[in-house]
Amino acid sequence: MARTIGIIGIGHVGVTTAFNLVSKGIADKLVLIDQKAELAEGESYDLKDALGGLPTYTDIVVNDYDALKDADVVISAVGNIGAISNGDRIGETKTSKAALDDVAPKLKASGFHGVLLDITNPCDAVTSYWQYLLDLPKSQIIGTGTSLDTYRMRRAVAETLHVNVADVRGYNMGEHGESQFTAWSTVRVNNEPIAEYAKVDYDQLADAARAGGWKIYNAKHYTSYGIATIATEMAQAIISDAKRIFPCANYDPEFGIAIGHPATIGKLGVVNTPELKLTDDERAKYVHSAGIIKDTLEKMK
Ligand SMILES: NC(=O)c1ccc[n+]([C@@H]2O[C@H](COP(=O)([O-])OP(=O)(O)OC[C@H]3O[C@@H](n4cnc5c(N)ncnc54)[C@H](O)[C@@H]3O)[C@@H](O)[C@H]2O)c1
Repeated sequence: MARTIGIIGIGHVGVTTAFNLVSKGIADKLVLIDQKAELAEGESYDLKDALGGLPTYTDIVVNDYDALKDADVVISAVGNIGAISNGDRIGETKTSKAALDDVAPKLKASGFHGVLLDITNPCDAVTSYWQYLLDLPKSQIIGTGTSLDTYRMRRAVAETLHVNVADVRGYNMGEHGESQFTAWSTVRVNNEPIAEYAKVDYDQLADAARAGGWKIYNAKHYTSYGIATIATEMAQAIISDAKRIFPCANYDPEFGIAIGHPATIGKLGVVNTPELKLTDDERAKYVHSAGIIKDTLEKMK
């Protein structure tokens, strides 16, 4: 069967993700949906122009919810990036809720039964709200969560220690927002625990990861390449049943919400969540994040 990915919300993030997916030939069929029908149509023509120079072919379909019925993955990039300008992703809560209240019934009616990957902010509360609205197992509804923050942490560590970013492992966890934290107990540099590898200023590095998005946002008023890359990696992991670990927003039964913590991702979403031995301080930060996400979710319900 054709590997099908849908993207709902073809703004900065949605279209960059679409271009990434088409360039890499990850899907046989890509369904683009936006309430601005003309925008989605225009972007589809631009993407179809690119097909002429690519070694792979993607069938691009526009504004057709029915085409999502057998989609392997639907990516939510709906939103209103202008609403975030108060310096906190929670500023988008009201507009994101309105978008989900509009989109979820249409997605349900399409018969969609694949994996929903949320990018829309505030990512953890919105992922939890998707879990509340859709009749799908919670394991099939995930968000990019702290995956992007993890990229940012790894970059900050790599630049400080003059190593390749690929040789920095470990995770940022909790809320994809101001209460996120770097779980330093998980971070390894050149395969050594960071504490043994070098002496670093942990707070400064964690702040660099947390502030990374705002640095970009303040300059161009949106972010796109980092998030589109992580969304593409996650979509590919799902579609190819890669069983790869991402620190994504996924359901934590202890708190009844989706929150950023490592999960193994495959064809049906979350396969399992590896056990982490967090320090007491890290655990307290995780619990703090969970409280913030829960409060935001309650405002959406
Ligand atoms: N999770 C992350 O790490 C991360 C990173 C970057 C951006 N984001 C989030 O991604 C979302 C998209 O960002 P952007 O810069 O592309 O925003 P944007 O404002 O450029 O685009 C959002 C698009 O969604 C569409 N939309 C809104 N409501 C809709 C509805 N009911 N049905 C169909 N389409 C609808 C809009 O028409 C618009 O084209 C935002 O919520 C943003 O905060 C998340």
